[in-house]
Amino acid sequence: MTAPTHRWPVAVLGATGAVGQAFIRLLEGHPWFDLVEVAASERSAGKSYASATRWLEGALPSAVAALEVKACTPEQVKAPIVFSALDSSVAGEVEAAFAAAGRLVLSNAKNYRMESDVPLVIPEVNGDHLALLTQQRANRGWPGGIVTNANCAVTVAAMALAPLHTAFGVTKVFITTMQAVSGAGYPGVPSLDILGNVIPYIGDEEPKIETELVKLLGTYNGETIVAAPIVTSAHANRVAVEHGHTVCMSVAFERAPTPDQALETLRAWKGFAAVQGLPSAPVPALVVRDELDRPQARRDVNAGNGMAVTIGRVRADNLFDLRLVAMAHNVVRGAAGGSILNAELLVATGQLDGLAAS
Ligand SMILES: NC(=O)C1=CN([C@@H]2O[C@H](COP(=O)(O)OP(=O)(O)OC[C@H]3O[C@@H](n4cnc5c(N)ncnc54)[C@H](OP(=O)(O)O)[C@@H]3O)[C@@H](O)[C@H]2O)C=CC1
Ligand SMILES: N[C@@H](CC(=O)OP(=O)(O)O)C(=O)O
Repeated sequence: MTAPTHRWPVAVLGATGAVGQAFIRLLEGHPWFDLVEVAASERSAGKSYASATRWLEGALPSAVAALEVKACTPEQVKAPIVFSALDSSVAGEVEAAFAAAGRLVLSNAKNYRMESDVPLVIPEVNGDHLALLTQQRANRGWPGGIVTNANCAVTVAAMALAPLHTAFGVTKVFITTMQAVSGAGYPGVPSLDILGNVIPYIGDEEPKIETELVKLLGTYNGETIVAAPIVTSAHANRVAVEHGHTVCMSVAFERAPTPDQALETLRAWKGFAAVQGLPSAPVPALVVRDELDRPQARRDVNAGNGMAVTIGRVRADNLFDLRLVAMAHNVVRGAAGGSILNAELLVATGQLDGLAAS
């Protein structure tokens, strides 16, 4: 791991929302990045961040409270590294404008994730896919670029499956999610819809889980991503949990491991080597618990500062080969923290060196 020789100025687009606020919390005191600009919709632009935002958790950093919220244009926002927590209704156009203006956009929105020349990256799982940026710049003529992180529920599934796929070859996975209310942003799901309830539908979520998983676990062949040959089936549910998406999986393999072999593989996993030592990388990335009743969102959501995935209940399956449960913080690992780790990996591997000069 190479630490940068200078601190990078960064901006957050969509800074007033649930994910935007998580960026602000996680960037406070960051060793490599200085948060210098915040931006949101025209409703918020021109106000101080403190007055534009209903701050949700902990103390709002005083330096950020005083920042003026800018409009989301590259003319207004000058930082070379731009974290986007924009609503998907606007992310497509806005993120492209920043990439065309020479900025590196780290996006949480769904808009570009499945484009063939856009990296969809969980650093430990497929950090090598960042190399697609070179094709993206050539294809689109962008001096900057867009790197996306995955849907928050599939992030949990992909991190648990990655070591098992490498070792034993996953062929089928049946996934059921229980997704926290914070996944719907702020103010999100009305309390009278969710309290004491489970809602068996999250718009567009199941297709995203199914398609993003095979791109994440796919192989970069020097030109493109070859999707992993895995048959996927997902059921997505909203539950009355504040933070933490829980994912139950039944998995079939080319070479079926015993539960003990799977546990050993999960415990030993470190993931993509260049991630080790990065400021936001949790150690371990996967926390494997032996208790019969873990993981639990309430107890495990902040493992590894919200960046670790907690796994438990690894056991034989009646339908396929193995079943397990994984859980992680949807707003941290599944969104803002994942983006920050992507940015750290890009900086540490020299992939933003040209940007420094722009
Ligand atoms: N919450 C989660 O767990 C996850 C969310 N994501 C994705 O991250 C993104 C942000 O999600 P989340 O924070 O939950 O959503 P929120 O609804 O809480 O926040 C949306 C943000 O987008 C801004 N915005 C809305 N419309 C415009 C516009 N026309 N121009 C500029 N800015 C605009 C809002 O600004 P204003 O306050 O001014 O309206 C706000 O800052 C979404 O794309 C979401 O799908 C991805 C993974 C997980
Ligand atoms: N849909 C997710 C959060 C989210 O915004 O996902 P995506 O970025 O894939 O749209 C949830 O409701 O929990």
